[in-house]
Amino acid sequence: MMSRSYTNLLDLASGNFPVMGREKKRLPRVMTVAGVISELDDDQANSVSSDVPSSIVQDRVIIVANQLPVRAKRRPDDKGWSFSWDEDSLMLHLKDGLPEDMEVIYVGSLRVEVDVDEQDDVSQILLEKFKCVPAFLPPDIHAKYYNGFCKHHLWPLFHYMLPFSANHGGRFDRSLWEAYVAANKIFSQRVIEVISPEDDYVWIHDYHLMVLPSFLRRRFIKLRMGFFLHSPFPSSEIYRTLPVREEILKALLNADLIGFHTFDYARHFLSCCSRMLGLEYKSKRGYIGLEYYGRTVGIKIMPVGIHMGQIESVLRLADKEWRVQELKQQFEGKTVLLGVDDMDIFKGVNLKLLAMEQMLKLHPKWQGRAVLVQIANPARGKGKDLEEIQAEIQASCKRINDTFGRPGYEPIVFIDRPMSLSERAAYYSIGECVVVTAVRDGMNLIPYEYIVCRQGVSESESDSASPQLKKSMLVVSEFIGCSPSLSGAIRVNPWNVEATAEAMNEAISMNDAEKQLRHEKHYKYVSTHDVAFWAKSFFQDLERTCRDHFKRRCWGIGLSFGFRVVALDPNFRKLTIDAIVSAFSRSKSRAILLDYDGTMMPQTSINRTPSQEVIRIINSLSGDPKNTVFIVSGRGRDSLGKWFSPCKNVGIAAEHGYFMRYFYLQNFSKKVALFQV
Ligand SMILES: O=P(O)(O)OC[C@H]1O[C@H](O[C@H]2O[C@H](CO)[C@@H](O)[C@H](O)[C@H]2O)[C@H](O)[C@@H](O)[C@@H]1O
Repeated sequence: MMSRSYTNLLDLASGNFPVMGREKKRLPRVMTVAGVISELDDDQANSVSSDVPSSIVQDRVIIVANQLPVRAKRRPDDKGWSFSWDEDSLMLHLKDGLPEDMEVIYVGSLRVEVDVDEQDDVSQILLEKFKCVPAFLPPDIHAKYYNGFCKHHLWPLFHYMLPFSANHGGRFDRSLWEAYVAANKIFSQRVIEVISPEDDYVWIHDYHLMVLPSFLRRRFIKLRMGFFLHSPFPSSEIYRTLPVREEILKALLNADLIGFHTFDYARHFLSCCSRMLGLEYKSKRGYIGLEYYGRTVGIKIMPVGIHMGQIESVLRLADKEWRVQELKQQFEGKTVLLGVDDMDIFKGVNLKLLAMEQMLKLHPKWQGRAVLVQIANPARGKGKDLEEIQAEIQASCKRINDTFGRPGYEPIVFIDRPMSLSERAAYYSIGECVVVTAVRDGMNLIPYEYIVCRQGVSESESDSASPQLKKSMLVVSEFIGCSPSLSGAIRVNPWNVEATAEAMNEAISMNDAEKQLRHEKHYKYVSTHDVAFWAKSFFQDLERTCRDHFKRRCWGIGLSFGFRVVALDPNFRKLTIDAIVSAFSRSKSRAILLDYDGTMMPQTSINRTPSQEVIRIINSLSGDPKNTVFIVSGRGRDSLGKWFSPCKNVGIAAEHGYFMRYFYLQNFSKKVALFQV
């Protein structure tokens, strides 16, 4: 029996979910030009074939992310909200890489909860002043979608944590998945309100919105749509434990281009598509494409970068705003190692503390001289495992400071509060080395930020007493996305505490000339591969992948997450019923090959036995001496033989032709020899 919640989910995925919250009328920027609707079957109702050229209106991109790049604050008088751009948002930064005349619209949620009766006004202001379209998720859906499915299922799994016990990660909970689907649908509704499908590109971001491509594709078959995953994509051995593994893969494949930070993440994704969906990929002149029902879904590998302009403008102010000199005094005579991490279970903060402890033990010369300043941004998730890690971190800090501390010296300085970029820049200026020991991280831009801050900007150089500041050192985990691009960093396996301790010692003991060389190399890379470079490269590939979209003949088929677009060569013509009937009547001898699932039985049917009506039709077809009728299926010979025992003149090719039976009284025989070369 299909559970109630499951049928609702099918409803959701097929676009029939009751609207939660207000439904507004769609406000397209230009009228959508109607395509030519081919004669359609019911399940092809979305098929639009259009040879209409793109409209003269300039291109526009709709960036969809879990969070809008705006900050919202309640006014002090409690009358409404005030909004400002979130200058730290990657979604805002990526604009720099898009074509100059391209209009950008954002769709996403706000970090604050807005009362239902304020939502219209808030939407209006955000659209007019920020070109932002807020997706308001009802609180219960938001909690289950974000804290539930995103943070308790996908986030741990994508960082290689399996839910072995209810407290760690969390066992799969279908209601959380349903909320995830419902939330993605709400995002899709906001996109649909503003989209002009023939002019707009849609660029979807991150693991929060992995099923959104399906909702949009169902609605707009030819929409030009890209997706970028900011988190890691795990090995197929991890991913395949996810009960909704196929749904998510199929939903992503409704995008035109799927992007990853590293080659490994893309490789894992391709293995999943091959192992779970049987899809092949091709690599041609540097482009990777997955063949999917006549469409080629592009795979893009390009790590994100930082926003040079933002960091440089902060650097011009850093000396004034944040008392770099004071910090210098505070840590005078000390060698500062620096850590900057979100408080998250995968950041390996405790492993870093253990490595520091080990370094002080193994290299006592650093006792009284080396300090690890660990900055921890507030946690974004919740849960027992996070509480455990926090307790461990606290205990380690205390133990290390009790053991090695002395008056005027604390080896660990733990700063547990959010820190602005300008304050971080002040810390970078005193940090001899940045240490990242995350056990998994999609990318991690802290090393990049550190390198650019250490380079400084020309104005501050003239103020600076010592131009030797242009050196930096990095100890980075080999399990994070930025690791392959930092060839001058000392790479460590953070689980190996002793090796990390040695790497930290090596980093701070290295001579200045070597540090400068490594810094120079890193700076060259980081400053040229910034966020604009990344966005430009992704967008160019998206344009290229979608170039012939409007020339192709496409049909949307399949239900729920099985929905996909079948793209055919422009010369392909669907046979009309009249043409089939006339050819049928004229022919003297006919071979009729019938598939089973999806032809004789609906694909989603729980009852697999053919109905009496099917049997009657087959018998009537095979009763005509001009017809040779075969059922061709991947199903086993036993079930097919049993189900079609009332059909005397029907042949069966079972298990994809491995077993053949010519008519009822004959036994099945193997056909292996036919395929042997
Ligand atoms: O905590 P969330 O709201 O679910 O967001 C997840 C994280 O998103 C951002 O990090 C991710 O993207 C970065 C840029 O591509 C990448 O460097 C990082 O490795 C990814 O995890 C955000 O910076 C984090 O604070 C969020 O936790």
